[in-house]
Amino acid sequence: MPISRSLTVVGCHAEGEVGDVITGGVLDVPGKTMFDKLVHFETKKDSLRQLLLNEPRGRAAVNTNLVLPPCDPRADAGFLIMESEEYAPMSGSNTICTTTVLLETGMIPMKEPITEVTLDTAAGLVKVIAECEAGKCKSVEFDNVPSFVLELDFKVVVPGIGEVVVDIAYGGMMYVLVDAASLGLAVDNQQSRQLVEVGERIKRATEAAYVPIHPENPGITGFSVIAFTEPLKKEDGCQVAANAVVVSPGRFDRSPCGTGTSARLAVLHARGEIKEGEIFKHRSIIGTEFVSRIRGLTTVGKYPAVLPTVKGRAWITSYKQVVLDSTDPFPEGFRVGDQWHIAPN
Ligand SMILES: O=C(O)[C@H]1NCC[C@@H]1O
Repeated sequence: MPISRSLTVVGCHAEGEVGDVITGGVLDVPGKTMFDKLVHFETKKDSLRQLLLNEPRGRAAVNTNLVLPPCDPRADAGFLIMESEEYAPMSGSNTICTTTVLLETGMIPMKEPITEVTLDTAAGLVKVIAECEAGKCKSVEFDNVPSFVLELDFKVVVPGIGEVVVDIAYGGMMYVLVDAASLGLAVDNQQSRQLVEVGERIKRATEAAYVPIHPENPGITGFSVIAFTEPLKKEDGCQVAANAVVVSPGRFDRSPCGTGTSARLAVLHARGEIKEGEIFKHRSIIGTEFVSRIRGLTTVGKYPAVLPTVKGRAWITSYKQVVLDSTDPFPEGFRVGDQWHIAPN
């Protein structure tokens, strides 16, 4: 078979969300920062993301992480996050998957009971604490980047729906957050189709009305995710809520979503609904959970910001050698509307 590409990929999921990890077969690229490397892949080597995430090798609910040498000398490794529609600057489930794979394959030596790792991401340095036992990375807790609110109670007119009130916040990705009940919906698998359809429409209408720009990196802009939220409840002394994050081009995050959790913490803190240090258990559409808290406060440009810490678990699911036969008619894969939400032109 005339193979033109061969990639070593470790299959992994974090609380249900797939975050495969490329551990071999891709050379480093120039860049002073991981964001520079993100731009390099986005503009010059995006065929790699297409090959792995589009069918037949990928599917809509798959992310893939590329391990690269870090740019910051304080980091143990760098990684880029490939999602269906973008390279995410930062991602919770993908950080948990990448840490788990780095430790369980020995790319970074595992220390028991605690391994401390520093990862270089396109959003900046992320410190991670992994609980490890008998060769298993039992949990990963990461200190996410500063997260902040851009707008509270922003009104947007959505065609076919009317006026919708949303919050806009950054948690490592730019989020539109909307209360599910305000649309007559709930975080419920039975309502998946409506949540995805309505979510994509609200996200597109918000995009047309508001351009979010990160004050320290104007390259971080635009929306690719919308979070349907539910009100906080108290459970065993902790704040608890469910959420459903619709990831472009239109499917749920199967995990509670680490960047979405961080954006929600910024909104809750801005509304005085959660205090620094208070535990917030965030649950996904499939019932899995991230445990989070605000570990400190800061500012980002003109915005007050929180420092979120999020904890979750991941499991390796496979060891794959992904190849491309040079005669394959789909070197960048393909998408079909029955599995991919193909937005109207
Ligand atoms: O946990 C997260 O932050 C990620 N999960 C998929 C979409 C986000 O990048």
